[in-house]
Amino acid sequence: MHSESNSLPPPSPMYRWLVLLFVSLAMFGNYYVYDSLWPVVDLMREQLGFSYQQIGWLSTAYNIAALCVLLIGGYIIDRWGTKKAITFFALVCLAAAALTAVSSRFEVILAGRFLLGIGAEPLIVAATTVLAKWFKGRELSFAFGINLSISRLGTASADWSPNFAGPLYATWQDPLWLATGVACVSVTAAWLYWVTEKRAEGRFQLATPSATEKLDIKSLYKFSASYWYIVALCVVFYATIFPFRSFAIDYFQQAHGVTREAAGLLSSMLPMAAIILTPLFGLWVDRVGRRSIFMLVGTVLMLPLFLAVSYLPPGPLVNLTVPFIGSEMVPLTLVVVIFFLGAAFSLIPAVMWPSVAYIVDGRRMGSAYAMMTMCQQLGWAVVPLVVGLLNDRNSAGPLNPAGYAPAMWLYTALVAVGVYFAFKLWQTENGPNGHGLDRTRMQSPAS
Ligand SMILES: C[C@H](NC(=O)[C@@H](N)CCCCN)C(=O)O
Repeated sequence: MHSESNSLPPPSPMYRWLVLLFVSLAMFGNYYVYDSLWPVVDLMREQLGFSYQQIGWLSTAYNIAALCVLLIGGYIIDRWGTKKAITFFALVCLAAAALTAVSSRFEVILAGRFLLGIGAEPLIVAATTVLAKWFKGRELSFAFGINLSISRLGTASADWSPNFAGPLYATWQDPLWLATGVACVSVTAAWLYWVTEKRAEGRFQLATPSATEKLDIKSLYKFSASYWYIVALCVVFYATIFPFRSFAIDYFQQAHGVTREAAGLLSSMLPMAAIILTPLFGLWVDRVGRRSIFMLVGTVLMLPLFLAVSYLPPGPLVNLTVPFIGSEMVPLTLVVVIFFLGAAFSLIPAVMWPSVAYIVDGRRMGSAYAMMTMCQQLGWAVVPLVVGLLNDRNSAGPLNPAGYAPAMWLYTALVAVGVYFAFKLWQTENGPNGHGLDRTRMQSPAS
């Protein structure tokens, strides 16, 4: 990063919001490509003969790649600067999307998902760095909230694609070519960000991010117990929610007999809730504190949901409408369960990620976030493989919906572990070694 002269004025609002828009659109494409695979799971099983374990590997390949690249991603971003890095990683995502769509061979699709992990996770880190550079000392939390909402719109759009791009769903391949098209939006947005920042250089004073996002192994032993409880909660939370999402559309179709369009609408309730609620929860928590209690409430809320979806009667069919996208009849129980899961999917990330900034010294924030993201990838890598194995071993399918129940028990067990870590965090924060995470009025995050 270059240091800027102090005599320059701060970036004008127009430049800042343009940068936020372009970086968020790059993230939109990134999240769309990642989530474009899940609506074609049933087609891959029918048309390509893939097992659930193979689907699990398509999820895990992304995490293995991310684990490898996160170690050097921060270095590349610092070395090249965010303009080049974001554009490069967006191009990698585009190549990954095309590779996933181009061949019906499992190994090629697997390579596509691996390449996506190489491009997507450092792109997310680079986007965070850009926001810190442009919004530090201003509306940084709000900018993060907007960025995450637009990213989740990418996830929701992938879930909606069976509705708005229904004819493409005759084959497994065409929806993935559509995702390749959306990846072009990412590349274009990255390039527009490059042009915008280039024009701003020399005119405005931009914050120089500290040596963020680099993993400094030596400093890790100094992190407090509260930090590790948050990391543990992060691991089990994402090891539950992301694998559940990966299999959800197929699960709703096979176990609950709904159409792919209805399953997509149901699944999209998770990111839709997050788009609206994440920034609102962020504002609320900033006002009232009680961060560890919110995390505990979020995990307790999740605890009964996976068993409810397996064992409660489906209830009457109700109309689920997403304006401009579609309208489908779906069982009431699924709507209620996914609504509460969406609330937890909004609440926990809105509180968990910013909490780290309150308990870790500013100089070690990059290492703290890098460590948390790497641990997140580990848990998230393992669970889809186990879920795939459980589904295959239990012959899960439309003729045997009970075969999906062991996976639901696994999610429930993971959430129970999450409740334990959230409780330990609450206990620690309310004891002599607390950092004031639950206090109403707090100092600003360590900087
Ligand atoms: C903020 C958080 N982001 C992540 O966890 C990323 N490391 C991976 C996101 C991948 C989704 N396509 C989140 O999304 O909650």
